[in-house]
Parts: sequence; C-alpha cells; structure tokens
Amino acid sequence: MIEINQLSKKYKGAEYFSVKDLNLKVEDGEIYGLLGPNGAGKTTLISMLTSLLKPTSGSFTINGSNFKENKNQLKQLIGIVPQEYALYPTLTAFENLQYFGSMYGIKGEILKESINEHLEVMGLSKFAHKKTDTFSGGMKRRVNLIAGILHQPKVLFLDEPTVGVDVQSKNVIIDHLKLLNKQGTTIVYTSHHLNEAEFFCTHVAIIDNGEIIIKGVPSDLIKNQSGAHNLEDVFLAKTGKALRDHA
Ligand SMILES: Nc1ncnc2c1ncn2[C@@H]1O[C@H](COP(=O)(O)OP(=O)(O)OP(=O)(O)O)[C@@H](O)[C@H]1O
Repeated sequence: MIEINQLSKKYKGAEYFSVKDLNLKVEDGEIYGLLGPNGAGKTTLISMLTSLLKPTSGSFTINGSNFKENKNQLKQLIGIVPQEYALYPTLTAFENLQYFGSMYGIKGEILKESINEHLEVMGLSKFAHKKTDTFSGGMKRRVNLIAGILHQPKVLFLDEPTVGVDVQSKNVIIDHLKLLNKQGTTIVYTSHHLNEAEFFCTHVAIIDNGEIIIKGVPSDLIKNQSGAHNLEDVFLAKTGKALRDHA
C-alpha cells in the first residue's frame, strides 16, 4: 500500500507549489491513474514517490517503509519507468537491459533469460542486438518499460508509458501492464490518454495545480458527474477548458 500524507513540493525559486498538501492511498493490487492537464504536478509527484526528488514537506510510505529509513529495501520493491527514455543510445537493447538488470543485482543466466523473455513478449526479440538509437519511438518505449520491470517490482511507477506510440505498441504495453498487475504488481501511472485510463485503471485521481480535485473508480466518477459519458467529460468538467501554458 502507498500512503501519501500532506505531500508538497515547491521548486527552488518558484512562486507556487507544484504539488500541494496532497493526500492519497493506493491499495495493493490497484492500477492507479494520475491524470491532469500539462503542468498539473503529475511528474513532480511520481518523482517524489520514487525518491528522485525531495519533497518540500509531507511524507509517504510504500508498504509501510520510507526512503529515509529503508532506501535499499524500497529501491528493490519499486520499479520506475520514466517519461524520458533512460536508454543508452549506443548500446543494444540487450546491453541496455543487462545494465539495468545488474543495477538491481540480477546476474548471469537468470538475467539473460529474463531479458529474452521480456523482449519476446514485447515483440522485440529480432532487434535484441541492435543499438537503440536506431529504434522507433514505440520500440524505445517498450525497452524503457522492460528496464523498469526486470526485477519484478511489487509497485511500479510509470510516467506516461504510452506517450507518442502507435496503437499497436500501446496495446502491447497496456496488455503487459495488465498481466503484471494480475501477477501482483500495484501500478501507479500518469497519462493524458483518458480513454486508455478509463478502461485500464481501477482508480484515478484528477490533479490540477498540484492538488487532487477528484478521485475514485472511473465508472463511479462518470456516473456521478452530470451529463458525463466518459472520463474525458469528467476531466473537462473538473479542470475546465483553459490552456495551461506557463513559461
Ligand atoms: N525542475 C523544475 N523547476 C521549476 N519548476 C518545475 C520544475 N519541474 C516542473 N516544474 C513546474 O512544476 C509544475 C508541475 O510540473 P510537472 O512536470 O510535475 O507537471 P505534469 O503534470 O507532469 O505536466 P505534463 O503533463 O506536462 O508532463 C509546472 O508548473 C512546472 O512548470
């Protein structure tokens, strides 16, 4: 379970909080979607939960532990799939994955087998020994995903795992995430694809200006929002139609 208490982040020099007094509980086995307009604070929140960014105030625990006391244990427990590709372009897909697997202490034949299995499921076996700088966006996204799950994390954080990919890649990614979830992985992910989130997530939280404005089971949110036929209707009703441009 993930328990977030009054979590806030104000970047150095910023006038406003990117995440403000945020409270959220994610139960084991859930697929939790963090949705919100550009600049809502989704990446900032995920970065804090994966210890890439220090909170300004507040706290959170993952399976009862926090990064201050149990950093090494938590790093093994969680998987991270960042929005930016974490791949080394001059290494092959296999070499990249060997590097990420070894960071989690997986070695030798076990690592090789795991990499090959994942590449197979993701439709990438043919390209295992090609450098990733030759890959399409969809192929890079799939390797990026494998890099975060080789150690079979109990809790997986993904920041826009299907951004910029075609429908085929998206389906492979979502199907694999559903399988991981069935096998016991709790998933927290951000997305701008509201249709995808509506059918993929067990729960969603809509975030705007660093605060959760509504959360719950997608079908309940749709039922309770007058005139809404889908999650996009709920999203627009709650966040409005104004653009969120900052510079
Ligand atoms: N390193 C940083 N320094 C200062 N401000 C930042 C930094 N990173 C993000 N911000 C600001 O914090 C706010 C939240 O940004 P964040 O990237 O978390 O939003 P997001 O919901 O992930 O947006 P998007 O959907 O566009 O990825 C924005 O106003 C952004 O400009």
